[in-house]
Amino acid sequence: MTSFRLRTLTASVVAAAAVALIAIVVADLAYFVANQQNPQVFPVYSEYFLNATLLLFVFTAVFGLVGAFRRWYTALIAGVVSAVVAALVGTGLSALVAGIAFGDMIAPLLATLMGNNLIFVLAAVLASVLLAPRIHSRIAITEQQEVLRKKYVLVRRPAATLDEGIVTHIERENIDVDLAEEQWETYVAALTGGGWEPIEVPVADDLPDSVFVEDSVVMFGALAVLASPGAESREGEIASVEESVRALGLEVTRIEKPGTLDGGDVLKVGMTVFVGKGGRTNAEGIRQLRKILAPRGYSVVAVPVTKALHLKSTVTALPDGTVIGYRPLVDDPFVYDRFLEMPEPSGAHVVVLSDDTVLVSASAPESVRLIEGLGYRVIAVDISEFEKLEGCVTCLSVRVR
Ligand SMILES: CN(C)C(=N)NCCC[C@H](N)C(=O)O
Repeated sequence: MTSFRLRTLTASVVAAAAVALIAIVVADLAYFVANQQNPQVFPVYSEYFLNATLLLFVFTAVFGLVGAFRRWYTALIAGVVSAVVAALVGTGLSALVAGIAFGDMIAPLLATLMGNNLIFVLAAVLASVLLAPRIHSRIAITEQQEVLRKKYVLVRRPAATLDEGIVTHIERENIDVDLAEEQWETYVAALTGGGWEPIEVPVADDLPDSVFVEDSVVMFGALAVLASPGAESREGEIASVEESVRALGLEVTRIEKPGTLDGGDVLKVGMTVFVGKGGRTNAEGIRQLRKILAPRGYSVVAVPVTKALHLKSTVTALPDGTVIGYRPLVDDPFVYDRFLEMPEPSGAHVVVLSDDTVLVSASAPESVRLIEGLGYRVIAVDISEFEKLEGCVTCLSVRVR
């Protein structure tokens, strides 16, 4: 079990224990007060509520594990279901043990929801809505910080069928698959050297473009948004990427059809998310992404992409937020606050390794010099075989950040 899953389990167990404890204590206290503060009610009612309390603990923990405490309304549903079922089953079990026939107990059992079990159920529901989400998110936030601190980067080894990958805007050229494999190793080593820990999504030889893992998922902190590929032949790439991000303990959501969105069309600059609308990403995909991100404080800005495959084929951003691009491929440079023109097409692509270091393609020597001149450390890698398939340095990885 990963430390993230262990933490989710801990969060759910702690939240469930708090809900169960509050329910039984409040119910006991209510009977204590109702019986002229007679302390003898404590053992009697504690025994009465024991089964229900244990069941409430288990149900609440299970709801916590499936993420019910992330939204107030799912917490409410979890609270009502757990409390009512726990109260009915718990009281019913005690009645069965006392020798009451099942048929005879149904009506009286239901009546307990408005009688003996009422305070227990109300206390459990209130604790599930008001307290459990707070406890859960306190622990979950620590989990998110941990996943971000680790600096994971997703990568996917090139498929044996790489040379069958899609080509749209350039002439098809022969691909040396062995050389591609070597270049990929060097690229991953550069990420590792830059302080990122690679997580390998299993290789998929039947999916020629799967090495371009950037297109399958977009990361917003510890939230992974699974893409909805604009190219049919790439749809099979998502399932195993989903498994990998889930294994990291990330929160996962997805863009659904008829929406399409490729990760290569998404450029984050601070809290602004530029999304390219073009051959692979449609308006519905952008609308869904906006809906996912708005509550998290991001603003999604749609920009046209008509001259290249993806938005990030045309522009990326330096660590200081300056958007860099190769002007002939950029539809409208004025949508960006600061735009800097690069002398070569592949010079428009950087992977930010840290505040002062970027990874760039070796096919853009003039751009490398230009970026170095801005005070950045530049690591250049040869990715010629991937460039023949309209790939670039960003396409080969997804940083969890
Ligand atoms: C920023 N870019 C360009 C990407 N993220 N992806 C490149 C995918 C290339 C692949 N042959 C295709 O056509 O899908």
